[in-house]
Amino acid sequence: MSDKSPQSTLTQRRSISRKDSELPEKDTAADEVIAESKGHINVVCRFRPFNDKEKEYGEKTSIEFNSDQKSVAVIGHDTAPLLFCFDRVFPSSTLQQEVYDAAGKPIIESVLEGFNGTILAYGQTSSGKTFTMSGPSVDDPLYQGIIPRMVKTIFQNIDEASEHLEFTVKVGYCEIYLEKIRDLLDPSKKSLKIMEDKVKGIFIEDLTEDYVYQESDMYQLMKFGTRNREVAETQMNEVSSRSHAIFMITISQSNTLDLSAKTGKLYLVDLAGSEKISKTGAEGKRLDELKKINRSLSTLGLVIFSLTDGKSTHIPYRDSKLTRILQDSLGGNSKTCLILTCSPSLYNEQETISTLRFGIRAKAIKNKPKVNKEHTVAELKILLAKAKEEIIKKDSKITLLERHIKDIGETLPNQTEDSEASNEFLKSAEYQELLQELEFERQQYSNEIEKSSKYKQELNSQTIKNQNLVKENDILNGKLMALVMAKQSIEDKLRDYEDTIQQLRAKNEMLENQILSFTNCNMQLEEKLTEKEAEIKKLASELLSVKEKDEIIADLNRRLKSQEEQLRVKLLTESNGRKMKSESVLISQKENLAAEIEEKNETIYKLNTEIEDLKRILEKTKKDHEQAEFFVKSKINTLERNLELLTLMYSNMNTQKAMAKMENEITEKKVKRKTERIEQLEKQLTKISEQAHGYKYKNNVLSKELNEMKDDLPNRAHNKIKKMIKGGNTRVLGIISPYAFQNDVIKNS
Ligand SMILES: Nc1ncnc2c1ncn2[C@@H]1O[C@H](COP(=O)(O)OP(=O)(O)OP(=O)(O)O)[C@@H](O)[C@H]1O
Repeated sequence: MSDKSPQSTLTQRRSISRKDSELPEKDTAADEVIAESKGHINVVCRFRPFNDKEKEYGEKTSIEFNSDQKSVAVIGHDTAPLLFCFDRVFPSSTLQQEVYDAAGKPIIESVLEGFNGTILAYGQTSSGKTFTMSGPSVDDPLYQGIIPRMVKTIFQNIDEASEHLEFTVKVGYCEIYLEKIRDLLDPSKKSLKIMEDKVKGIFIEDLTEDYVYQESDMYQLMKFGTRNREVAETQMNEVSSRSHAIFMITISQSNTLDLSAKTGKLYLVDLAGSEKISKTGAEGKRLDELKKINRSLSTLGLVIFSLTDGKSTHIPYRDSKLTRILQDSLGGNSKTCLILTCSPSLYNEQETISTLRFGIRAKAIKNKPKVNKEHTVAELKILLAKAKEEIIKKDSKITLLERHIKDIGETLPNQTEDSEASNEFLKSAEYQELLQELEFERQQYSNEIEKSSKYKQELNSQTIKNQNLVKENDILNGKLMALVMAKQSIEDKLRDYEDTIQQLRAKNEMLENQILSFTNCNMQLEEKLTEKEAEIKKLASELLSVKEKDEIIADLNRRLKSQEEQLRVKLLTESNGRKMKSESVLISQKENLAAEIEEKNETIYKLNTEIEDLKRILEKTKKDHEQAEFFVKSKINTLERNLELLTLMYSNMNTQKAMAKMENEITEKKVKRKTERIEQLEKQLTKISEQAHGYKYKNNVLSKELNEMKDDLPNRAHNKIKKMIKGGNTRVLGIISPYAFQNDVIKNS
């Protein structure tokens, strides 16, 4: 592949004849450049560099470029060489900027003048259509494609435009996938319809169109829409577009001085790649896609053929969605540029030839572009006023001339000539057109008046509703205040209850502690009581032993007495016999016995005193015991009383606590109910406020619209909320998105 000078061109090397070239007869001259003014489609051709696969194939090519930058030859090995001439041919090394300057810039400049414009990228898959139209990245200034560069130009031009020009810029983005139109800015819209009307021409019904006022908005929309595009990996391209993508920009401008308005519509079309089924090996869904793509592309070819063969009376625009949308771009009201994208590789030679042939056909299409200028009512009024002024001037001139003719004694020419002339004027197409236009405007004006009276009525009813809502709002506000206060007092009460509960809890704790200490005390007393009881038991047993001793003493006494008796008896008996003899023994025995008795008596006395002592001790112990018992009993009684009291207090407290808890629960429930009610009322209030805002806004919009309608009827055509972007580098916020308004309402409310 090489760029050559005209001298060394293909005609010399391979003697390419006109016959060899693929140009239709009337356009075969190599130097023929299709003049844009003639309305022909501008056709340019771009070759991309070899890709990795093609490099593997050995970078073989059959393409030769001419240095005139307008022709390219395919030097076939088996066939005769073919020469193709276009408005411009871009070799592989061409920068994005150069493509834009030649193919994109003239179109966008025309759109800014009020023409419709179209750029179509056509070529086999992976030939560089998306690269050319969008570029690998919209943000990369070096590799940006045509669309982002056009966006930049639009806003630059608006900045540089005079201050009396006001612009609005609208963007839509859709794709045609499997013969269905899908909205790429609102993917939920999957099958849109194509409509046609006298004013709008051909358009896609219900397609999302967003107003934008700076480049970044447009880039964001591009990125958002591109993410929603149907792409797939093919054998030729890792990210192949399986749909035709159409990016639409509508630029409207109005002149605040002469009140004129014009609108330019731009279609930027990245077609799906044409592919040979045999080369792709596609199956299933991919095969369906391919068939549909090829069918719509062949309909495009057919439309182009019918437009250029000079014989066809019917152009099959309606045979595919693509050709229907592009009806104006192909043979209609549009300045159109077709960009053919090609691979330089010998491997793709057949596809390249077919693409170039397609371009040659398309070159012959003739369009009828015109500025889409709208006559505003004000403009027509100015024209009418000017015409009336002219008539008055002419009338006074006629009167003067008539008077002069009369003065010089001449007769006045026959009036019929004049009236014939005026009749002729009245019959003239210009006058009829003006009349039609006036009639159309009058019709629109009366429609608008009708609409405006409807709006007025709506406005009035909305104002009344609004007032009612404001009143309702006030009442609700009052109720809300009362509820807030009630809530406050309930909360105060609740706090009091909580304090009381807290106090009761503290008291309860104290009483529980007291009960605990009393219980301890009680236990100690019980222990003491047990000890005392043990002591008493001991004393009682001791007392029992004293009694036993008494019995022993008594027994001893008894035995002593019986012994005395026995002794006396013995003594008496022995006195008779041995009275003398034993008198001394008896005396000693008596003395011994007396001593023994004395001793015994002493012991008895001792025992008796001991018994007495023991009795006293016992008595004392008994008394002590009784006292202790009494003390313990009274203590137990007191404790029992205390315990009873405490139990009573405790149960009272528990009841109080339960009651407080119940009351608390009731209060909490009440508070909850109140809070819910408050929330409900607050929600209602918010809703009412939102409604009030909405009504207020609607009110404002309606009043504004009413005023605008009166002053500027044609500008009412747009159905979205918008703000003009002023020319002259003074543009401010352009368009308020309806979503932004909603957000504002939400925020304000
Ligand atoms: N002029 C170029 N310079 C450098 N790389 C290019 C050029 N044209 C295309 N490419 C590269 O070739 C590959 C295919 O390009 P692209 O996706 O634009 O093709 P396509 O025609 O849109 O394909 P399809 O029809 O399958 O969507 C991409 O990787 C792209 O970066």
